Amino acid sequence: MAFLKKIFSGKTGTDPEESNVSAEAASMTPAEPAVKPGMFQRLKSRLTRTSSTIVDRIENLVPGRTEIDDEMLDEIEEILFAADLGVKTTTEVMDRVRTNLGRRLKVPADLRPFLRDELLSMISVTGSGDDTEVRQPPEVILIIGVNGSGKTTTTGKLAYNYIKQGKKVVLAAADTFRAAAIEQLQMWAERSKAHLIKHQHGADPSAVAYDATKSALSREADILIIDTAGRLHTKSNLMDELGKIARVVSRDIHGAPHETWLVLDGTSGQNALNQARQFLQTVNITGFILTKLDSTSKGGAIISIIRELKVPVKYIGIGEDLEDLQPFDAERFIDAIFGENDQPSQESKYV
Ligand SMILES: Nc1nc2c(ncn2[C@@H]2O[C@H](COP(=O)(O)OP(=O)(O)OP(=O)(O)O)[C@@H](O)[C@H]2O)c(=O)[nH]1
Repeated sequence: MAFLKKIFSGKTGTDPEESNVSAEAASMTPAEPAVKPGMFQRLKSRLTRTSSTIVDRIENLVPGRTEIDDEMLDEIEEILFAADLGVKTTTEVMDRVRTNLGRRLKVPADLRPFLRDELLSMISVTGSGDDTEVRQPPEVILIIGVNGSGKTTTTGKLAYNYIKQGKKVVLAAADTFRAAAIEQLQMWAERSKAHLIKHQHGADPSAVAYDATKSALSREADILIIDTAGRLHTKSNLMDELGKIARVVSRDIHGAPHETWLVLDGTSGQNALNQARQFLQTVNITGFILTKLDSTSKGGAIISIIRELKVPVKYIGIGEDLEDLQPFDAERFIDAIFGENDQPSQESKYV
């Protein structure tokens, strides 16, 4: 507990919710493989910053030390905190570590496999990944989040993912607020070969949603994805706008929007958790998408998000290319961070 205690007493000068302990790790550049890797290798290579922050630092504790003493416990706590697991989840992991001292944890070398298993068990509790219920098409997915979290990019990548699965996709450019958002989505639609419905900049987003609904029905699309303007949960007019979009689509498509996915910027670490918590108070969110995990050492935040909010993480963004959105799979995620297997045990959707 000493590390967290120091933080709370202000000795490190660090705000626990906005930790920047990992700044040195954040400056590392992930290795770009020379050949296009399989999906798992791609995931692994993109999570190197988080992996360095947790696994490399744990490994560095081991040489020349024969026991897990109090000093080492403090160091472990600091490592977890630097990866942005947050106070609550870090404390919970540390409790598990202490409980297992002398049992599963006899020597420092036991730490890495122990932490791998414990972190995995903490995020395996909720159903996650691409487990969307099968419904009568078109399925309507509303994409929401704060400015710059990656909504438009994610919408484009999602379209690509679904089209690759043989689905017919319509995109609605309902972010009519940001000048470049429509053009940006148009570019993604062209790249992914999705059909785009757009109006002029400044148009009523629910009018775009209305036209997109009609288009999805007449084209017999499987999926309609609606990209919305960045908003804070505190901006009531923007929240009303979301409600209006939802009412418009539900008039013609029963139960729509079937999914409302909150896009969270993974580089904001624990702030993403706080943001998600606040959105959950006003919107019925059915899943999270965590973006930019390739450019952060704070990937541990995903563990506390799943642990504390009990809403599934549907996808993770690991880069800016079409293929850089992967269904979230707890085991693959932990394997990629801990580098346990060069090839994961079940190869279904990741290789
Ligand atoms: N490295 C990386 N960058 C990403 C990822 N996802 C999105 N980005 C980048 O993040 C920036 C913001 O993405 P947008 O998709 O424009 O974000 P937005 O939420 O639509 O933004 P607003 O419309 O302003 O609210 C862009 O430069 C994207 O290329 C990711 O997974 N990895």
